[in-house]
Amino acid sequence: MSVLDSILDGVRADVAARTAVRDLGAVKKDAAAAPPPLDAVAALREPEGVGVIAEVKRSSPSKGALADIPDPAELARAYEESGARIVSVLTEERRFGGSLDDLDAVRKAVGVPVLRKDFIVGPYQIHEARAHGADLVLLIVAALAQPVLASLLDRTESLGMTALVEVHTEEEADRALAAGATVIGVNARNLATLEVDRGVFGRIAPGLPTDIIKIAESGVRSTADLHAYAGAGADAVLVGESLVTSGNPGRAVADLVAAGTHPSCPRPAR
Ligand SMILES: O=C(O)c1ccccc1NCC(=O)[C@H](O)[C@H](O)COP(=O)(O)O
Repeated sequence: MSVLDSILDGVRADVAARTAVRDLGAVKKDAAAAPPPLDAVAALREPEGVGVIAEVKRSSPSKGALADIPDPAELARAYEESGARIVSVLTEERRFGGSLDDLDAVRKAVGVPVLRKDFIVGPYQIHEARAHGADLVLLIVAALAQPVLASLLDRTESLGMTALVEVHTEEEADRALAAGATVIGVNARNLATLEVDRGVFGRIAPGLPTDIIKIAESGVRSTADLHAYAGAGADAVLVGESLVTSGNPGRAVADLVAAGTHPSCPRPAR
């Protein structure tokens, strides 16, 4: 069984357990009562260079424990104050040590859009994300059959949120476009093997239509990596591990933001 498959098994069990406590109808009501979502597309289309999406990431299947993060709100505030356009919160519990409590804390702490980063398998988690104040959700093409992907994308947009649709191959990129994705993340990490190949973005992104917002996910360890992704057409980079392990996450975000807005940084083609 691949790493992704085993994560998905755990997620399905956890969603079933939460559904038994609070059913879909109740979560839909919670979502309807939440303050309206923020415009993540506008944040990503800001004219000043390549954006930074900064992630609250405690641990990962590839590296194990990364950082303690006793106060995710404080970390998220540091990200925002340093210029992150979006804060990503991993809410998967078993492998990443995240939670919906983390999402709640971050939502209360920042004014920028918030991404619920999880392994979405059905509509319950989308309404749940909205109920907890998320403005974006991640939809992983490799985890979803095509009709399910299209229907979850539709549901996300019908709730006023933005879907970040994640791909790792050209075939998945074609599926994302066919489903109607407008924001596509190319993940350098192969979720079946955990191998990171930063070259994947440069092989896929140039083939995407110019009006698609292109996010380079994973493997950003330095401003040079951000520049390389920018040169291949990234509108934004999504960064987790190198921030939370840096010793000064706010400074690490500020350095990336400065690199992404520096005149020498290649500009996304629009
Ligand atoms: O991070 C992992 O090991 C991982 C393993 C299996 C599925 C997903 C995984 N990560 C989720 C992500 O997409 C990253 O957290 C995100 O892109 C940031 O990557 P990084 O900057 O390399 O931490």
